[in-house]
Amino acid sequence: MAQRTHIQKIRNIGIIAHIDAGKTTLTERVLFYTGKTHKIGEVHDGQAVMDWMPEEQERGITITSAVTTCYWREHEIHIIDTPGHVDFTMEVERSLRVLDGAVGVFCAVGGVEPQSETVWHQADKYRVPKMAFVNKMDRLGADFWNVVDQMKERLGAHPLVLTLPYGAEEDFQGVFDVVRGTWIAWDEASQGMHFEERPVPEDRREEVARARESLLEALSEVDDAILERYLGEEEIPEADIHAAVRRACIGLKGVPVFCGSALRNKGVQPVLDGVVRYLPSPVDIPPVKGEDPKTGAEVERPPRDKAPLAALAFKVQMDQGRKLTYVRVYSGMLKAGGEFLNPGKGIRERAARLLLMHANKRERVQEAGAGSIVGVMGLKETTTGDTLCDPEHPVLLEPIDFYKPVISVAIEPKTTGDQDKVDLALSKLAEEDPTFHVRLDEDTGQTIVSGMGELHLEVLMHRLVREFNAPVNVGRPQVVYRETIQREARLEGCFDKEIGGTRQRAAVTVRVAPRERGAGNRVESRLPEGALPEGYEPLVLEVLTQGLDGGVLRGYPMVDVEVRLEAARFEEGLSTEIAFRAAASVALREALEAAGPVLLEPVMRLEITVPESFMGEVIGDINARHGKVEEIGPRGAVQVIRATAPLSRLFGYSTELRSLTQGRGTFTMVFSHYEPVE
Ligand SMILES: Nc1nc2c(ncn2[C@@H]2O[C@H](COP(=O)(O)OP(=O)(O)OP(=O)(O)O)[C@@H](O)[C@H]2O)c(=O)[nH]1
Repeated sequence: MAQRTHIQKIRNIGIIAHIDAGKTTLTERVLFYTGKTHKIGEVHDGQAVMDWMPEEQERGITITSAVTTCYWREHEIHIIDTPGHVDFTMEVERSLRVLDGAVGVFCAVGGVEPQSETVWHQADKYRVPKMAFVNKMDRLGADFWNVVDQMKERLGAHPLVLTLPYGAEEDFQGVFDVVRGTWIAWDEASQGMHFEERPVPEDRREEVARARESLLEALSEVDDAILERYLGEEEIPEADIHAAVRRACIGLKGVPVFCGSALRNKGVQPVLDGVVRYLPSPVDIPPVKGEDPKTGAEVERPPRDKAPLAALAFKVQMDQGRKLTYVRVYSGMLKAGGEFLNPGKGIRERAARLLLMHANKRERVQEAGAGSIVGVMGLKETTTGDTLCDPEHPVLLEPIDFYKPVISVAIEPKTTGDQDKVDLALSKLAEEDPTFHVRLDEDTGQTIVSGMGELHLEVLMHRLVREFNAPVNVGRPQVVYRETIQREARLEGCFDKEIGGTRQRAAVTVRVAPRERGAGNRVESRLPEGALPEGYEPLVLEVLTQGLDGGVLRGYPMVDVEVRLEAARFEEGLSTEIAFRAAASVALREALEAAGPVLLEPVMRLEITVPESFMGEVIGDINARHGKVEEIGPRGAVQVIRATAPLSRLFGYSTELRSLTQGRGTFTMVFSHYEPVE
């Protein structure tokens, strides 16, 4: 593309789905029809273009979010791949932060599964406009209207049905375009690349006319302009219907619904038309907000090339040994060779190259304007969640909300002598994934890795073998605890010693207090102006901040604690930096010990789907695991149990649930909150 695409013709979208709904297959078809790949890759023969990591091909699930650019009807579409497995919820969240619209894929047989619900609600949280594609209309048991009903019931969505299936299962013959009142038939020989519009067969006309009526009715409920004309029985032109669907979709009042079979190459192009017609461009969403790093005042950055640069790094990937950082440009222009500020880290960075990532090739571009998403080579220290901005107009965008790791295991190289190789590989993986942490346990000398769940760690350990040829032995998983305090305490810590023949003395008074659960830590100074010589106060605050990394009970990180530096005694000639560091550390430790420290453990939120006949066993088992059942309700033919339980009691739960329910139970599990250990 020689010329840059106009911002109103850019779409940043994600495809969100439950595992196996057909997200990869749909994406493959999209890339094929938009002309970017020449062969359709099948997920399970190891050819899929999006799922490029061997790990994903083996498991058949999509884990990382790669960005892929394609073009449809003069629009530039960036597809941000999102994972379907809840252990990777964090990947979904960070994708949701940078996309402007989403397509939810549902299986016409399985319908709205619990995991799709989780992701859909996450998208609601970020106010992302959505469309839906009901896939697998060719499968035995496919039921389009059932899925539409489930979207209302379970997702609280207001469906706007735009294509209807013509037939189902083996007899699925394409779709009816509800707005135009036509039948779209795909040509099989061209793998669905070609299609034609035909008249609706006589025996289906009434059904299509009824669907058009229902669409107008559904639009009238959310759009006054349509309501008036609908009640006045006016003929509403196609363009006006599309405009109303677009208003409803962007205003989060309606969800355009399409159907088809990605595998059978039917129904995909109308979805692409929908992306272009109904989903927002970067100018249709509210301007990004951030804060001025100096004053803390809230600032907005408009989606315009001429405004100062504001961009968010949302993903780091190692690419042939080099760092590739995916960046969403909200405002201004990112230029190849350009220098800009990373205000969070207080450093300058330079973009060596800008790349538009297509599924099977990359295209070097010289600039990326407001609204676009690019891969950047050459950023040294920028990590996921960092802002990049114009040094003259600094802004700090809200960082991505990371989940804290809740589970850890000790690992060691399988082959002695491989330690360096393993360490290097681990540090690369940790750089890509902010929820994967690596540390050395100083007492045992073991390497401890932590992450979001058993599967998360399992996948990363497989990658060690496949990508780095660095196999490891893995210990038993352990829960990552936290510590906090239950009451307030105020204490003076003193340091008074002779070091190398010189007397060193300082005293620091610290007050600690519990904060609300989930509020995080806060360290602040209440020292009067001039209480300490220049440079000492930041030093003391740094010691206090770092001191919270390891708690006083068992060395786990402290959370939800407020620390105030209230007083400091400085004596000329005696009070060195070392003395102040030591005094601050003593003061904090003693104050925390006096403030009733407790150990906290992660509690998970479970949603378990089981046939009625297994309810008794499953609930009994949850109780045995110290879990609390919060809600039970029917969903179609099965029962859904919502519960919470400590993670420490949930290891191996998937195996247990399978054996309790003869393989028929499924569940999702996400971190809920921390609770004091009983
Ligand atoms: N019958 C039928 N099968 C389909 C259709 N689309 C996808 N499939 C099959 O469903 C399975 C899952 O498809 P994927 O595209 O891998 O699904 P996904 O949602 O990407 O799954 P994850 O990558 O695991 O999240 C594969 O075996 C596909 O061949 C369809 O339209 N009809």
